[in-house]
Amino acid sequence: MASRGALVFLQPSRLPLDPYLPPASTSQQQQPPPKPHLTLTFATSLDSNLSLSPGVQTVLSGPESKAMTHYLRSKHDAILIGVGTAIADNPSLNCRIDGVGGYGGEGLEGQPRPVVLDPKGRWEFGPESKCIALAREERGKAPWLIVARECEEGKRKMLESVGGRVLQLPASEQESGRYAMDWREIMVCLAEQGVRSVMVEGGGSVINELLSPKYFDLVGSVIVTIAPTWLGKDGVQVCPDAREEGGKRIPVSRLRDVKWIPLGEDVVLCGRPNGN
Ligand SMILES: NC(=O)C1=CN([C@@H]2O[C@H](COP(=O)(O)OP(=O)(O)OC[C@H]3O[C@@H](n4cnc5c(N)ncnc54)[C@H](OP(=O)(O)O)[C@@H]3O)[C@@H](O)[C@H]2O)C=CC1
Ligand SMILES: Nc1nc(O)c(N)c(N[C@@H]2O[C@H](COP(=O)(O)O)[C@@H](O)[C@H]2O)n1
Repeated sequence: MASRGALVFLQPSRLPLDPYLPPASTSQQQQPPPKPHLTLTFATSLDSNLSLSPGVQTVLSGPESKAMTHYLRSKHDAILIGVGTAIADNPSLNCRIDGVGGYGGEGLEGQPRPVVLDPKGRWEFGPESKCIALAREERGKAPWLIVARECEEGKRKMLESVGGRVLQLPASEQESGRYAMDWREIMVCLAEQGVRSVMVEGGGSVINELLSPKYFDLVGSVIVTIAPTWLGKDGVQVCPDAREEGGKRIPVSRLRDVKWIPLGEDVVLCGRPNGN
């Protein structure tokens, strides 16, 4: 019997996903690879929306694909989200598959490390934030915060008190006032912390950046849950900036080795960027 609150994702459903997961060797090697295996994974509507509007959490995955997402979480060292998602969703960012640590398993075995990309320190977390509370209860790992500026002392202490960490990275200040980090530097930083695989869940800005030609080569695999619903205009859209070559529009990016897996009422699209 599954432990309390745990999700079940059985072996026959796991098998078709396995070729898109980080290589098993990445969790056994002595030396971490120079950059982690990056799996880009999210749930979208038929009109390519992640949520009804910015700042709003929207349930798209059905129970079967939700269990799949948690299986994927169990296979990665870290889960990364942008601060927009942390603020909108107050996410748990742990793995609730039956048998992992905190859900019938030992210690924190199988729990990924939550990582929040928050250059300006906008995320106002506290002891009641789900992922902080879960870390305290030993049902998830404590989050790491990637910042561009010095982190407030109170926030740093709160994170460190549950086993979290603040990582400061260089960023270029844009005219918009945004502090932009280079995704290659983010990946190198995670590798230096011993992270061998990272599952990037969103939100819109993060996904659209990684789908752009500048960064698509960093992506090892893409696993998208497509739910049979339309959310309508003004949602948070997966739609990277358009691309031109010789004055003509061309596709931005494309997957190969594609597999479509029906799961409950959803379908899961797996693929790899060209060349990866
Ligand atoms: N359906 C799904 O699977 C998912 C849905 N969502 C939804 O997505 C929405 C949130 O998406 P969105 O608003 O786009 O926010 P994001 O979660 O994508 O966070 C965006 C912010 O992250 C920071 N950031 C992103 N890229 C960089 C970079 N290269 N360097 C430095 N900082 C960076 C910036 O912070 P700053 O502004 O401080 O500079 C940016 O504004 C929510 O509604 C959430 O519910 C989220 C995840 C999955
Ligand atoms: N796979 C998936 N399906 C959906 O319908 C979603 N809304 C999301 N969102 C992502 O999952 C995070 C919430 O996770 P917890 O259950 O709180 O652990 C959220 O922050 C998004 O990253 N994903």
